[in-house]
Amino acid sequence: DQEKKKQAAEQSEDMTVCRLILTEMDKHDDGWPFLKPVNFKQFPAYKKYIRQPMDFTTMKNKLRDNQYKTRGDFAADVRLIFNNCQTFNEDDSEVGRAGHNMRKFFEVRWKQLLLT
Ligand SMILES: Cc1ncccc1N[C@@H](C)c1cnc2ccsc2c1
Repeated sequence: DQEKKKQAAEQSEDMTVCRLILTEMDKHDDGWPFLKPVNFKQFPAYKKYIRQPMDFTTMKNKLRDNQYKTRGDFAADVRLIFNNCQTFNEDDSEVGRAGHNMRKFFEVRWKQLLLT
């Protein structure tokens, strides 16, 4: 019915915003540590300490497979990436700093896009 159609339209508009911000983070100079899943052979301790790994490619696939029902679900995975980064990396390290920069970029952009 009319209400269902309206909700469906809003939902797909939300996902457009999510796709846009993910593309921007993918291209960001400081996004390099988060592009692909962390390689457990390269970082053996990672699997032990980080219960729920997440990265931009995994998120792109989840978006493609319609696995995010709300923009809140999408934001939760982005924040998971940067929380994992803070758990595993020193603030005063290249990856640690990139994580802080990317989290800031996301939160500012997220507010801008949701206010328009
Ligand atoms: C986000 C993150 N957290 C913890 C460990 C790794 C990573 N990222 C990988 C890509 C990474 C991060 N830094 C380096 C430095 C040489 S290879 C490589 C790979």
